[in-house]
Amino acid sequence: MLSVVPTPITVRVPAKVNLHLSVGDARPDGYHELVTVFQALSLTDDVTVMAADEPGLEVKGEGADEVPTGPDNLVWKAVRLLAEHCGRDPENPGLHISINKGIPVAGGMAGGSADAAAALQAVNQLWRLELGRDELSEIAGKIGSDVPFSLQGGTALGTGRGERLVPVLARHTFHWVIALDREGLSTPAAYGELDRLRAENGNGRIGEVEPLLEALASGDPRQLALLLGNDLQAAAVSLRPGLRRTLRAGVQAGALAGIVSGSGPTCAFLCTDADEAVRVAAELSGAGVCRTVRVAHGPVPGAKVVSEEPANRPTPPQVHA
Ligand SMILES: C[C@@](CO)(OP(=O)(O)O)[C@H](O)COP(=O)(O)OP(=O)(O)OC[C@H]1O[C@@H](n2ccc(N)nc2=O)[C@H](O)[C@@H]1O
Ligand SMILES: Nc1ncnc2c1ncn2[C@@H]1O[C@H](COP(=O)(O)OP(=O)(O)O)[C@@H](O)[C@H]1O
Repeated sequence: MLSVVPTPITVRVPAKVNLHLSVGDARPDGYHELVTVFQALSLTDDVTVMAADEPGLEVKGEGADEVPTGPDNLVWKAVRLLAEHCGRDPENPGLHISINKGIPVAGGMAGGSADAAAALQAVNQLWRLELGRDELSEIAGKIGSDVPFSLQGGTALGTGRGERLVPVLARHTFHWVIALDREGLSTPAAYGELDRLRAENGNGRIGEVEPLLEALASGDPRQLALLLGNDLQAAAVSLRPGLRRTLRAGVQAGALAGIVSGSGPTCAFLCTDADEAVRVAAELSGAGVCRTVRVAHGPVPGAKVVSEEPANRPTPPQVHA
C-alpha cells in the first residue's frame, strides 16, 4: 500500500521591536511586570517542518553558529508542548526541522521566540490539529513571554510578562534601520542589570504608554520618534557601552530617533520614509559602529505559512558595515 508523506510546511515569522518597554518590579516568579508595545518587522526567519523517521534540526543563515541544535532550541520546546497538548509522544515527534535565520541571534528581536511560534504554526498544520489562534497562543505563552506576539504580529500592547496581548491600531507603515552588533546579549542578564542599576540609582522609568498609542494611530513617524522608550536601554548600554556610540551615529546619519531593541544589543532607528531609511543605512554602515545594517518596515503579519520554498525567500536589503 502507498503511504502518503505530508509535504513540508514552511512558516515565515517576523522579528519584533519594542516601541515602548516599561519594566516594573521583579515578581516572585522572577519575571518583571511589563507594559510594552511590540511591532513586527520585515526581518524574518523561515522554519520548515517535515515528517521524518530520524528527527533532526538544521540551522542556516544569520548567526546560525550561535543557535543550539539540541533539545535547548526553542522549536523543540514548542513541539514538545504541542505534542503533549494533543496526546502524542513528546519525546518522539518524528519531525525534521530546518531554520533559515534572518533575525539576529540574541539581538533583542525575539529570534528564538519567532522560531518557536513558527514551529507551532507549522506543526499544527502538518499534524492537521486545527488548533485555533487562542489555543496556540496559550501554548506559546508557556514557551516564552515573547512567543504569543511572534504568532500574532502587527502592532500590539503587551502586559503581564509580555504575553497578554491586545492589537493596536498603527496607521501607515513605519521605516526602520536596524544595526546589528558583533555579539549577542543575554535577556536575563539585561533584566538583572536593570534591577542592579535601579537598586543603586533609584527608579528611572519611561512615561505612560498612551501618547505613543496616539502617535501610532496618527501614523506620523515624527510624533512617534519623540515617544519611543525602553527601560532596558540603560541596562543594555551599561553592559555594552559601545551602544551609546551606535545610537548617536544613527541619529547623526539622519534617523528621527534610535532605540535599543528589547534587551539589545540590536539598535533600531526610525526614519521618515523608505528612501530615507536606505540613505541612513548606507551612512550608518560607513560609520563603523556595528557589524552590519538592515532596512526593515513594520508592522508586518505574524507567523504565516508561505507556499514558496524557503530557498526562494527574498534576500533582505542589507548594507555591510
Ligand atoms: C526583553 C524582551 C522584550 O520584549 O525581549 P528580548 O529582548 O529578549 O527579545 C522580553 O521581555 C523577553 O522575553 P523572552 O525572550 O520571551 O523571555 P522569556 O524566555 O520569557 O524569559 C527569559 C528571562 O528573561 C527575564 N524576563 C523575561 C520577561 C519578563 N517579563 N521579565 C523578565 O524578567 C527572566 O529572567 C526570564 O527568565
Ligand atoms: N531557534 C532559536 N534561534 C535563536 N536562538 C535560540 C533559538 N532557540 C534557542 N535559542 C537561544 O536563545 C537565546 C536568545 O536568542 P534570541 O531569541 O535570538 O534573542 P533575544 O532573546 O535577545 O530576542 C540564544 O542565545 C540561543 O542560545
